[in-house]
Amino acid sequence: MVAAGMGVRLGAGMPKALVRVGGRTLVEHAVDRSLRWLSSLDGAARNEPRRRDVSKPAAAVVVVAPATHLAEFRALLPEVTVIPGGAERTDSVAAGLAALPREVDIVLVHDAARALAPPALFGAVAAAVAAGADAVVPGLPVSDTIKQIDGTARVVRTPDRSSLRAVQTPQGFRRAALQAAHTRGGDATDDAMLIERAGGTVQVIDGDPLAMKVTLPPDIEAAERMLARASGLSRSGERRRGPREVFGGAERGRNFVGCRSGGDRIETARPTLVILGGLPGTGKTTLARALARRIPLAHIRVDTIEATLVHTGLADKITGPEGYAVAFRMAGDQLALGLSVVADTVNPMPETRDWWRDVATTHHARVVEVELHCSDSALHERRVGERESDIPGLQVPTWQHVLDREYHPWSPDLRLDAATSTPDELADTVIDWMRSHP
Ligand SMILES: Nc1ccn([C@@H]2O[C@H](COP(=O)(O)OP(=O)(O)OP(=O)(O)O)[C@@H](O)[C@H]2O)c(=O)n1
Ligand SMILES: C[C@](O)(CO)[C@H](O)COP(=O)(O)O
Repeated sequence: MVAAGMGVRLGAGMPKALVRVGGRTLVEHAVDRSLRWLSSLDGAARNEPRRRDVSKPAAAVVVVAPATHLAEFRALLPEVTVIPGGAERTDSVAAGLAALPREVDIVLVHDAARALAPPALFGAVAAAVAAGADAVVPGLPVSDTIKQIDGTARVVRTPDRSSLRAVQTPQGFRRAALQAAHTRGGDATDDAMLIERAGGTVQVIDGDPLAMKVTLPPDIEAAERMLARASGLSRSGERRRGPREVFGGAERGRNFVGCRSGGDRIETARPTLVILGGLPGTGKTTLARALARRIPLAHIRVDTIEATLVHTGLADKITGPEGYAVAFRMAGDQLALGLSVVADTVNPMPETRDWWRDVATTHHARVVEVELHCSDSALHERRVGERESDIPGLQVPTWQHVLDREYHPWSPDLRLDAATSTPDELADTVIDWMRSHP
């Protein structure tokens, strides 16, 4: 998946693959669709090369990203390999080829810029290569009359339109043929050209309008519209149901994503609500921040809300769930935008846990409940004692306060021990859980 271009023509001031459509970056859309295709092959979406076995082919997704933004891409795409690209698209493809596992013998080269290319298109291209072609490209008939011109812009030829195809990606190849063509090298705007130049045969199959390339600013709007249509959304708000689809908020007309005058609602990818609870001093905020460094998450911290209410004089002291009530609304706003959230609260009672789950249900978000505890009470006490207020107005609790706090046992998805793992290790555990519970 080549994603190392800078998107000069789009002019977004960032690499094009990081531009968002429907709340997600282009590269996330593209990777998601490729993984969905792989998982449809044999239920194996994991990015693990397999041993040679006719029924279970080796499979891996390699994303080629700008060398300047590797950390950002890696944080967005924890489930695939991310490597640095080169100056030209062909350099990036060559880098990707070199990084593929040895067992892989059919290669699909895909532009992250064609982010909405559907999983079925990957399947059709791969099947045509598996059926014997050296190279396969998806293409659509052209609707304009195309002129070939000379250096003075004079028309030298008008090719028969019915024989023309505008080609897309993913383009599929026998690995050996593609590698040989790249070794010969030369300028090319797509990889099939390298095969043609080497005398190989390139087969065109039907392309898909969804595989349009985001190149210029209006293409973003077109992609937004296509995404909404492909998700089966209609003006009436009806939608085709799918496991990864989510539909705005619960309060009609208020929280839906991208509400327009005509009532259109734009679908976003299914967000996740990480409900992170535990007694004060167990390191919830540190873990929330470690998570947010790895994957895109809004961090909603009840301490910030409660301390601010007191600090600004809006409340004398916090006696009830007022901070939680604000946090639920804020989390709901993020989830409605398709953004994932880590809710950082003590979350002590069955009621608060139910309310958090309700927020997720309302916004059709995936939930992971995580409880952080500290099995070493001396260490816990020391951490509570050393804790300093990092929010204006925040009164850090004493150890006695922690011991006296009402806190009911619960059965979260993950119970993590802050005494035995670092925050980064804990964050990895949460991400692993999320990966294995798509
Ligand atoms: N050195 C490059 C140049 C392009 N690409 C990738 O090739 C695909 C098609 O390229 P294009 O649409 O031209 O993207 P950009 O090069 O980013 O666009 P521009 O030419 O406007 O800068 C994109 O997914 C792009 O990220 C790449 O991996 N490495
Ligand atoms: C590979 C490609 O998408 C096929 O149409 C196209 O040639 C890429 O061109 P770009 O100028 O690098 O966007």
